[in-house]
Amino acid sequence: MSNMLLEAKELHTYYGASHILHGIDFNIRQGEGIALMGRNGMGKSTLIKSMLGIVRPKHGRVLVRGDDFSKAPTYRTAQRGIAYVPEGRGIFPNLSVRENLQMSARCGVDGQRNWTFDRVMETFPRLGERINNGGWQLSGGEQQMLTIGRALMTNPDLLILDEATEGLAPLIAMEIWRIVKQIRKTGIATVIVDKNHGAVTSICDRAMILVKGEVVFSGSSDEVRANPELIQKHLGV
Ligand SMILES: Nc1ncnc2c1ncn2[C@@H]1O[C@H](COP(=O)(O)OP(=O)(O)OP(=O)(O)O)[C@@H](O)[C@H]1O
Repeated sequence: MSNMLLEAKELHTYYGASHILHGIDFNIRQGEGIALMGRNGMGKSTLIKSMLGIVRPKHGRVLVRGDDFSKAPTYRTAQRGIAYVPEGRGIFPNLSVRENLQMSARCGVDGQRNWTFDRVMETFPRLGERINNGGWQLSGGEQQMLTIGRALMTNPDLLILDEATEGLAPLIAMEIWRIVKQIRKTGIATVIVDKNHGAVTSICDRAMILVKGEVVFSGSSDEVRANPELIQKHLGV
């Protein structure tokens, strides 16, 4: 059986008359890590949203575990083991940390329950200290930890992190990377968008660079790291 989790073929996505994605192919298999890279506005979030059914591509196909999901509602991709941590995060501010985590609990696609409340607590000791605080009382970094913790409570096979450390202080960002590395080691496939090229390419085995809604590079993270010109040309500020 193929271990392909998520595939996109020839995706074209528009916002009104603006043509944003120009025929993008993407795929990720069980256990892989992909750094999705590119400057602001190049289409990274739109690609993610197009694959999850949050935005509907005009052309192209999306397959989840080999099944056609091109027209499937977003909640079905979640049921098939794909967890999404959107840019800007998404916790319930009026619920406590505990409630935020508990309400997301569910078993994975094959019934596995690797990620329990206790395991999330072990992974994010800082959340443990805040367990009865309301979501609104958390710092930006703690909110991001809670969002990732909630995603893990769904026992996903694929975790998609958009702007994983955006707006976070360097020390907190380092803590997030430590946790993401730990998650990668457990074999969960991961797609990561972040401006810190060094961090994402060290955590992910593959990298993909978008420029104006087209793939200009797809290869190993090592290739990206060994090629400062590629970084300067497509990712430099
Ligand atoms: N809801 C929307 N309506 C219209 N245009 C949009 C919308 N969302 C994004 N865009 C435009 O689509 C293009 C791609 O945006 P997208 O957010 O996918 O880029 P990105 O690579 O994720 O960058 P960023 O890190 O800035 O989010 C940009 O030109 C952006 O202005």
